[in-house]
Amino acid sequence: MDKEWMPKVDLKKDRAKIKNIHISLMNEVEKQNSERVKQLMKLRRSNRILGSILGVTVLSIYFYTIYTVKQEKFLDDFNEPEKIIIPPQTNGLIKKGLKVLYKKMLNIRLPPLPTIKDIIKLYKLSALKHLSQNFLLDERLIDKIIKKAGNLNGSHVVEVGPGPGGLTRSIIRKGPKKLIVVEKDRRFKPTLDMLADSFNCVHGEMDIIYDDIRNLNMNNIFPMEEKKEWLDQVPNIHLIGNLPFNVSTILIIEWLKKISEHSGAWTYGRVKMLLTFQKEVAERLVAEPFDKQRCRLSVMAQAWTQPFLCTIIPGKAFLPKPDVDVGVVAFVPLEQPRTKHEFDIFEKVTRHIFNSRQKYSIKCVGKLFPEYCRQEFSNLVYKLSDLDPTLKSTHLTVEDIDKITTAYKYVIEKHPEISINTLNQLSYVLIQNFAKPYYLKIHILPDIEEC
Ligand SMILES: C[S@@+](CC[C@H](N)C(=O)[O-])C[C@H]1O[C@@H](n2cnc3c(N)ncnc32)[C@H](O)[C@@H]1O
Repeated sequence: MDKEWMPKVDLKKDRAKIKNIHISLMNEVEKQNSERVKQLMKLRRSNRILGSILGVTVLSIYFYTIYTVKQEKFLDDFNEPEKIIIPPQTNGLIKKGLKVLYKKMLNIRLPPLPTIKDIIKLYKLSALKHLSQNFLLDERLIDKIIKKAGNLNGSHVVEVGPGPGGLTRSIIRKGPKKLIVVEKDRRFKPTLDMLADSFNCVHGEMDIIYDDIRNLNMNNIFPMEEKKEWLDQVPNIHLIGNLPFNVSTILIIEWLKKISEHSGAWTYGRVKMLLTFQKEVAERLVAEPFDKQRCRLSVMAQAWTQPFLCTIIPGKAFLPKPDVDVGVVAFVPLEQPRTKHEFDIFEKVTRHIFNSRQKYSIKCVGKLFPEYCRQEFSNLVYKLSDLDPTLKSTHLTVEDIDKITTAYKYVIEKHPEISINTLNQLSYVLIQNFAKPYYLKIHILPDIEEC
C-alpha cells in the first residue's frame, strides 16, 4: 500500500513525470532536513564537550582532595580508636570491663566552655611582655601539638605556664589522671578555676600552683606508684609547656642537669618532656655535628636526652604574634647518657669549646687553662683524647667532648694549681703570698657566644 501511495521516485527516469514545483519542494525539504541534521550534530558535539568538561572537573576535584589536601592530614587529626578484639567466649563481666576501657581510651568530653578568644576578651587578659605571654587560640593546632606528647590517658602531667588554658584543655581531653599547672600570673585564676571544675566533673584532678616554675620542687609531686627504674620503660608522667621564651633556655639547662642527677621529676624515671622554644633554639637543640646551628645546647641536650623536633608553629598562630616562629621539641631521657661525667664539668668544657665556633676547638679548650700554660695543656688534652686539633667546635660529637672532659679532668688532677675557674663566673683566687690566706674576688667577663 505504501508503494501505491508513495511510490519511489527516480529523478532521472521519472523526470518528465514530476513537475518543477514538486522538484523545488523536494529540494526545499531536503535542504531543511540537512539543516536539521547539521544542528543535531552540533548539539551532540557540544553535549560531548560539556560532558568531558564535567568529567574533568569531577576528576580534578577528586585528585585535588586526595593529593593536594592530603587525606592522611585529615586522618592525622583524629585519634583512631584502638581496636578491641573481644575473644569469642567472653562473659558479660569482661565485656563490661572492655567497654569501660574503650570509653576511657576515647577523648574526654568537657562541659561546654567559652572559647579562649572569648575568655581573653572577657577577663581583659592583655599579654604581658615581661612574662613572654603569647597565647595559642587554634584548638586544632593545639590538639596537634599535644598529640606529640603521646598517650596521656591515666597519666600525671605538669603543664608550665597554662595562661588562659588553651593547651590545658587539650591535655584534659586526653584523659590524664592528674594535671598540675604552674602559672606565674594570677590573672588567669578565673579561667584556670573553671577548667579545674570542668575536669572535676569528669572525675579528673587538677592542681593549680601560682608560682615561678623554677621554684617548683618535683621530687615528691607524683605518687610513688608511678615511679619506674631508670632502665625500665618510661613512667606515665609528662612535662608539657608552651614555655615563656624568657625562661625556656635556662629551664631546659636546669632540667637537663636534673635528668643527669636523676633528681626532681626524674626521681620517677625517664620522664618525657614536650616543650616549645623559639624556632632557632629548637633547631640548635637537635643540631648534629657539622650542622651550622650546632652549639652548647645541642651537645648538652643530646648528652642526656634524645631531642626530637616535632613541628614548627608559625608566629602568626599566636596572640600577640611574636617576631619568631616556634619549634615544638620532645625530649626522652637516654637510658645510658652519652657522657660519663657530671653535668657541671661537662657543661663547663662544652661551654668553653663553643666559645668560638669558627676557631679550631683546641684554641677554645686552651681557655680552660691559665694563659702561661694554655698551649702546653691544650695540646696534652688533645693528645690524650686522640683527637685532631684542627677540628672545629661544631665538628665534635658528644663522645669527642666526653673524651676532652676526661683528659681535662686528668690534667687538672695532676696540676691542681691551674684549676681556677677562668670564664663566665665570679672566681675566687687564692692569693698565696699573704700571711693569712686571702681570697680575691675577680670578675672575668664572659666572651661566649650564647647559645
Ligand atoms: C607563651 S605563654 C603560653 C600560654 C599558654 N600555655 C598558651 O599556649 O596559650 C607562657 C605562659 O607562661 C607563664 N609564665 C611566664 N614565666 C613563667 C614562670 N617563670 N613560671 C611559670 N609560668 C610562667 C606566662 O604567664 C604565660 O601564661
